[in-house]
Amino acid sequence: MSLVKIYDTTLRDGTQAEDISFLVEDKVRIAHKLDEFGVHYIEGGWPGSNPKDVAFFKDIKKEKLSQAKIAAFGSTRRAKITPDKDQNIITLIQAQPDVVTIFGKTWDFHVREALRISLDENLELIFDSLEYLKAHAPEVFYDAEHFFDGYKANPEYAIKTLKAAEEAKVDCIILCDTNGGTMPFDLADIIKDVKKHIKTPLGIHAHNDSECAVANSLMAVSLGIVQVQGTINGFGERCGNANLCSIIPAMQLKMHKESVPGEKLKKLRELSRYVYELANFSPSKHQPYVGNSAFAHKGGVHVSAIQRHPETYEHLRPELVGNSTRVLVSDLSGRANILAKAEEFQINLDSKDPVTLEILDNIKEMENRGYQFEGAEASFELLMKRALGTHKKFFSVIGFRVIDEKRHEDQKMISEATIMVKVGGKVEHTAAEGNGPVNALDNAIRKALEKFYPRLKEVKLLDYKVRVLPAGQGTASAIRVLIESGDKQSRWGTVGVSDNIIDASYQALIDCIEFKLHKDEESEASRK
Ligand SMILES: CC(=O)SCCNC(=O)CCNC(=O)[C@H](O)C(C)(C)COP(=O)(O)OP(=O)(O)OC[C@H]1O[C@@H](n2cnc3c(N)ncnc32)[C@H](O)[C@@H]1OP(=O)(O)O
Ligand SMILES: CC(=O)C(=O)O
Repeated sequence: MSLVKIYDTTLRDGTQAEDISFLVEDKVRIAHKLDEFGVHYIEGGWPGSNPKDVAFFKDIKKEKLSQAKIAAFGSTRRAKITPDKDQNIITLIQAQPDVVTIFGKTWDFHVREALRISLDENLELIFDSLEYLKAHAPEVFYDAEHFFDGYKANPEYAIKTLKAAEEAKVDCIILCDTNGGTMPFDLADIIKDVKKHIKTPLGIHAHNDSECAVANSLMAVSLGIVQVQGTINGFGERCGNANLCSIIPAMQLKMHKESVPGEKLKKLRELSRYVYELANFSPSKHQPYVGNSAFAHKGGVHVSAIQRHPETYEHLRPELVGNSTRVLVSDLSGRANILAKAEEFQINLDSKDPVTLEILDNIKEMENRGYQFEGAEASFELLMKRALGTHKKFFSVIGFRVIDEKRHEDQKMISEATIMVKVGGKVEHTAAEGNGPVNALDNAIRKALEKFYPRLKEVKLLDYKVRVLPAGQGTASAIRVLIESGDKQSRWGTVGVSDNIIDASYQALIDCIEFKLHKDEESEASRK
């Protein structure tokens, strides 16, 4: 296997994405995670840009990384001054990184319009900035900004800019598809030509504006490029950068190119989620390789086939990238989905058992009314238990009332709920307030039941989604409420549907509590 080095720019180009800003401490934590994963280079930021990036380079010096090199980013010098007087270049050296990477212009249009200098002067900027940095930094990379657009406009000049970098003896020249508009077939032709003129090792840095960043990076790798730049989860300016969470497994598992150590690939999903968490973003469900849906099967035909052989509908084993197969239950299910789910919940079912068909019919009928079990596996498990007669009634709700009130036009709305429950022979009547009617109802249900089941205090409501479903002819719209809850051990989803939002929320809340009580009782029984 030949080695392709991974240059991660999540902490620099990733932060150029709308809504992403990492604290210095977060940047240091992500750097550790990338280092553990086996990334070769971590671009920490642009020290000439802001004090936070200066602080990162200071702080990371105190940390012990196992193998990754830290890179600082900047640009070629300004026109009319020498590199030793250029503040941006001075700060790059002062940051004392293992690698300095600077970008320069390769597109004649940019030289004229953005820098407003002559084409020859730009060649001087590139050469003497890099030559100076080579004398002051252990390793120097050159990002040829807009290389593919520059080549398309003026190939001779674009190659001249690379030659200026080569003469300065840089360690790697990275061809950048900065505007992200290059197609993989054009990129391949251009790289083949570059290789005729340039002997310095080449890298690729692709943006995703035409959804080709991963394809372009892989194409470049297939043509012998030795460094791939990208970000975790594809974060980056505009539509993002090349997504390393797709590039790394594709290179290792499909192209047999080594990048990070093979055993680290199993940590890919964990790395992806870690970066989402620190970026304060919800993970993308449908992200290839690492997303929750990447190996989730919904169609009955698919589920039946993967149970016979997973490769029928999976392009690789999900465990290789730290993910797992999931079976979804919906109105597109067949018996195979129900049986797979039953197995997951350790419930014994047989495909010939009439209960299997009863559950299947029930689901299809309920989905027709607006229920959705894909995100509500806890409600589905309770449904199976009810059909099998293994459902335990821990409590019953005698009734509840929710009041929304505005006592004065200047005052905030007040929500209050009262509920009457029966546990064993005891009736409990409680009231609670909340910052909305559903919150008040949730508080009242728990307050009433916590007395009997203290472990309900551990349950947290993590997410609440309401969807108004399209009305049928002559009927009112139905409302679907999906609730995600969790305790210290796990998270679970429940669903409720009604033409009344409080009733839909009530159903989902009751399922949430019932699921927790079943779960705790079962885990206690298995410990005994
Ligand atoms: C393709 C990329 O992703 S490159 C990275 C882009 N990232 C960023 O821009 C984030 C960090 N940037 C910053 O903090 C600021 O833009 C700074 C500190 C770098 C510069 O700020 P300012 O001095 O106020 O300049 P401003 O941002 O308005 O304009 C950019 C300047 O850089 C110059 N410039 C742009 N590219 C280059 C280059 N390759 N070499 C030299 N100068 C360059 C422009 O000509 C312009 O200078 P001028 O206004 O003196 O003509
Ligand atoms: C260098 C860089 O970030 C780009 O060209 O996109």
